Amino acid sequence: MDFIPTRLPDVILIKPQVAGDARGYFMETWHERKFQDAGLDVRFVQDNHSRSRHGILRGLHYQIRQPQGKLVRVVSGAVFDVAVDLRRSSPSFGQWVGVELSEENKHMLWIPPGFAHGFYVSAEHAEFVYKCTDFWAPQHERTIRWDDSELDIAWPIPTHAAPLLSEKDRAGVAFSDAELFP
Ligand SMILES: Cc1cn([C@H]2C[C@H](O)[C@@H](COP(=O)(O)OP(=O)(O)O[C@H]3O[C@@H](C)C(=O)[C@@H](O)[C@H]3O)O2)c(=O)[nH]c1=O
Repeated sequence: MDFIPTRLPDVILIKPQVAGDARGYFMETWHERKFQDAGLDVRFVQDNHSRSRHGILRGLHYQIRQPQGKLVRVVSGAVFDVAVDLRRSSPSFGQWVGVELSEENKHMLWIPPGFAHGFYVSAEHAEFVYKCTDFWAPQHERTIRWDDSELDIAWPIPTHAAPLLSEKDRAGVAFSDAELFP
């Protein structure tokens, strides 16, 4: 496994070693000791799996209490995955990073607690799988608008094509009005 810091250094791109053979392939997707050796001493308590059609955008989500660190990947299709640093004390506060996660590249992204997370389905569909360091706590869930002008995220969405959102995500708040972390 290669652990590669992104332009937000606490957000880590992980490239697994894929062992291909005549049967197909094998790869490790979580290995506690290898993550610890890379400085990521994390404990996961919940796994999630969602499927979305092309053009769906989920996010930007976070929990203001019980914040979740997330290890995310795509097992079918492709997404543009985005993390936003919501920690006021961080040098990268208010900045975002986006990476392509796909069935083909098999990349994973580590998004620490204190970040908002979202993704846009760029392929015909996406099956999105992730591990979380804390439990879902609906009362603490918050959503920031995906198209917040201050964040200015460069989503790879064709001009004039509005992404498909949940009702909750359509009601997302501006970054400037959002509850943030110290
Ligand atoms: C997040 C979550 C949702 N649910 C339920 C609530 C609802 O009925 C249904 C769909 O919930 P949502 O609309 O919130 O699902 P979704 O929009 O996919 O929410 C997810 O988005 C991505 C970007 C994240 O980062 C995740 O942490 C999570 O917030 O699933 C759970 O049972 N457990 C969970 O952990």
